[in-house]
Amino acid sequence: MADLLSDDEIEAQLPDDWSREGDEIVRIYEFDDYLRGVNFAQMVGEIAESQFHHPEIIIRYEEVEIRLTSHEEGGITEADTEMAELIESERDA
Ligand SMILES: C[C@H](O)[C@H](O)[C@H]1CNC2=NC(N)=NC(=O)C2=N1
Repeated sequence: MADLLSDDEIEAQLPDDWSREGDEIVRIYEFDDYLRGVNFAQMVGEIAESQFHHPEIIIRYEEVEIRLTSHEEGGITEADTEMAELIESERDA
């Protein structure tokens, strides 16, 4: 099991445009249309499966919310911040 990150470590490792909400890190991505958001959610799901670390993915009209936490550890770990970085890099690809 990974170690829980301290408040300072979370702040230091949080990618740009992501925020911390309690035991989760969160970002809302905006899209021009609904299906682009759906396709993005699919891509996030594939990353989650490859990492075996699964975010909450909320698909809304023209936006997708990603919420990450480490359930087994009961908080935020490097698995969460690394997953956020992977999503960011795929989004920019
Ligand atoms: C048994 C446990 O559910 C698995 O080891 C994985 C699956 N995906 C997971 N995803 C997240 N976000 N946190 C976990 O602790 C986690 N655990």
